[in-house]
Formats: sequence, structure tokens, C-alpha cells
Amino acid sequence: MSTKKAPMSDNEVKNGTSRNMLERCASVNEYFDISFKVMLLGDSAVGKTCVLVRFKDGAFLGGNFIATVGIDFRNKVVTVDNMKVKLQIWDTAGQERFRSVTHAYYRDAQALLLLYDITRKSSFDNIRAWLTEIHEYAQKDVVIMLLGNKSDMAAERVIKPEEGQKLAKEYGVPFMETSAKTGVNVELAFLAIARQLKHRAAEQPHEPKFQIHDYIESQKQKSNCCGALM
Ligand SMILES: Nc1nc2c(ncn2[C@@H]2O[C@H](COP(=O)(O)OP(=O)(O)OP(=O)(O)O)[C@@H](O)[C@H]2O)c(=O)[nH]1
Repeated sequence: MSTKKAPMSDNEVKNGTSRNMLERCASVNEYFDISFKVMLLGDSAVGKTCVLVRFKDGAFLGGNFIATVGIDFRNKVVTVDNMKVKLQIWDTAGQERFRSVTHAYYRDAQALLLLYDITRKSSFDNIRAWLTEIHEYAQKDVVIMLLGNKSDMAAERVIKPEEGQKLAKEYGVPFMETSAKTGVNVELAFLAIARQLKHRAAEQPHEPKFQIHDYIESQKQKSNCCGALM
């Protein structure tokens, strides 16, 4: 992906990033009814770019790790209840030195996918700091989802699913484990977010509120029973 580059100076980062964005804008004209901005956040190397590439292209970016420089985005249109929902997904750099660049984008995001790596404790421990940052810079009603990525790496696991679940419950956000490598739950995470945002935007007073936790559980059960999802 063109976002992954060798380290550059801050000026080069900004210039390079805006060039990428223009290229993406030019190539996107798929029809949609409604559009939302979603941001991927979390420590460097937790798998943000890989999760995005898995969702967008259905592929896994293996091989050598190259850190994201600054910020970039990809678009994907999904269908929710006969409505075309465009997700503009911002892939941020997890490295500390790019924080001031990414802070500027928080305010526009309607949803945030916050990732940690189930094989790296520090990335899980830092989730609280990420949530503090989110509360400082993001919109008050931003939809947040916690993702424990690299669930395929069972032998190297150091964070149990229950620990992720417990932390998510403490902050009142939905949680699931994903694998950009195998694709497990990646599509479900984005579809649940799309559905939540679409329901919120088109909510009728008489309609029951969309419950993202219930939706995720029902979709997981469907996939367990029929192998239909992912
Ligand atoms: N086994 C496995 N490896 C993964 C998975 N997701 C990402 N990786 C690997 O983890 C490394 C980091 O992935 P990236 O997607 O580049 O991480 P990132 O969070 O975007 O990193 P920054 O750009 O620095 O913020 C790469 O070597 C990936 O191949 C996964 O689900 N399973």
C-alpha cells in the first residue's frame, strides 16, 4: 500500500500524505447514499493497515513490517438494509512522532476502531492511554470498538479474550478479536460499525435503538452455526 514508506521528515510526511489523498479522491466515484468517517487507532504494528487492507481488498499484507507515515485513507461502500453506506477509513500511524498529525483528524471521525495486538502486552496496556486521547480529541458521541488483533497467533498469545472483553465492558464499548491474516471478524467489525452509524443517522423515534453488541453476537452465532461469515 502506498501509505507504507520509509521514514521521512515531517514536511515530507505531510506532502506525501496529501498527494496520496488526492490520488485516492480521484479514483473514488462509486455511488453511495450516506458516508461516514472511521479511524483506525492503536500502537504501531498492531495491524491497523493489515486490517484495513483485509477489509478493502480481502488480502493479507505479510512480509516485512513497514510503519505507516502520517495518515492515509481508503474508501469502501457496503450495503446496509438496501442503503449504500460509504466508509471512508483513515489509517493512522501508531508511532508516537505522528500523534500531532493524527490528532487533527479525530474531530471528524464518527467511529474509531481501537486495536491492540494479542501477542504484545504493551499494546494492550496502552489502550487506556488511547481512550484518554480519544476523549480529549474526538467527538463526544463517537462510536468506539475495541479489537484484539492477530488472533491467529495462538502460540504467542499473552492477552486472553476475557481480558479484552473486561476492558471493553469497563468503557462500555463493543469488543472482538480479529485476524487480518485469516480474515476472522474483520468484515464483521466494519459492518457492525456501518450499521450502527447508519441506524443512528436514520433513526426514527418509534424504532427500537440499534444494539451493536446484540448485532455482533447474533452474527457470530450465525457464522458458528453455518460458517457463512468470514
Ligand atoms: N499473524 C498476523 N500478523 C499480522 C496481523 N495483522 C498484522 N500483522 C503483521 O503485523 C505487522 C504490523 O502490521 P501493520 O498493519 O503494518 O501495523 P500498523 O498497526 O498499521 O502499524 P503502524 O503503521 O506503525 O501504525 C506486519 O508485519 C503484519 O504482517 C494478523 O492478524 N496476524
